[in-house]
Amino acid sequence: MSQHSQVIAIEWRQQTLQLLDQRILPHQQQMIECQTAAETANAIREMVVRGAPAIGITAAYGIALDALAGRDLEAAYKVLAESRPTAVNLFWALERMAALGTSDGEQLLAEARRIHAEDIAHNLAMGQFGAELLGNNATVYTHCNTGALATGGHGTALGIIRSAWAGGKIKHVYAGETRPWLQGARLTAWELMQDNIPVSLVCDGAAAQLFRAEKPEWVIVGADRITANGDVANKIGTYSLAVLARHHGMKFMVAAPSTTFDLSLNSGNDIPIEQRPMSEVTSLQGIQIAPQKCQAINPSFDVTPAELIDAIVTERGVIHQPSVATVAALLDSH
Ligand SMILES: CSC[C@H]1O[C@H](OP(=O)(O)O)[C@H](O)[C@@H]1O
Repeated sequence: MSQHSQVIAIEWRQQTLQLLDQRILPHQQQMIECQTAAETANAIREMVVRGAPAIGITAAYGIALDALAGRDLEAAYKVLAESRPTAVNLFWALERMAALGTSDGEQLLAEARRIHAEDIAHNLAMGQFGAELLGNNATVYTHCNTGALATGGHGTALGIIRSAWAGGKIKHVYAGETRPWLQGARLTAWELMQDNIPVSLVCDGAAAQLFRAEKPEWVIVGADRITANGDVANKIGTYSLAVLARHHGMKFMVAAPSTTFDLSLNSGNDIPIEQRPMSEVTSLQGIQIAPQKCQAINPSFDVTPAELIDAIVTERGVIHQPSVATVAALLDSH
């Protein structure tokens, strides 16, 4: 059973960057072509491509686009860094590209390809580490989308689910719809059905009742930024799932490559939380659902404190009971 999903969200083709337009999945599959860093930044901001690792990989290719065309790279770094504020993978990728200290397009393209390939390898490693934490015949709950669409391939939380499925350990997956952008309903359900993994879609508001009635073994989610003490920023709704899981005696797992850690921040209080347009809440795919001029708040992420997290799975291994000490022990040991 292949562990690699066939879904390809990011592709370098004929000196251009091709992105699967995630705004119109699952009913339309259409690639968007980016020829400049500015176009790439716009694609990230508009969520043509989304997902912390995928954003970093995409930004790296955006730098290569401008380098190959001989454009000013200072402007390229700036416009990409300003595209979305929360996923630290974006800034990690840009800093890694800049650290090459060159404007040579071929060298920068080669580095972007390495970042892409390494992410897939990291996801496969995480998949194995995470799958080992699951019991046999596990029922799990996941939130947002953390699959091949959110990464270079295979996925983080969804990569663990894929690897556990390949090992015959998954009985059923519950996927939270994840309002307002519906990454769960439109992307995770689609990816899992493509892989014939049994999935049931869950309204975000139904999670509590499901936890009380079914008590899934694990909640498994991704991350956009993890601070030195193990606090985790992830898609809005993650924090409430962590509180619910603890209340119902369920275990809570975060899957993220080491590139998602930001050790310069002491706690989740310091993580910049993206505020997105009100229209994403008051309308749905262009159809107004709230009264005209209705006000709304739309924080795109929330912060789950480390004490509510049982395990953070990385490509380097598992951080059990995350804290300053256990985060440092894992990250400093490699
Ligand atoms: C594999 S990390 C994916 C991470 O990114 C998502 O946010 P967005 O869809 O807004 O980019 C969400 O927080 C996922 O957990």
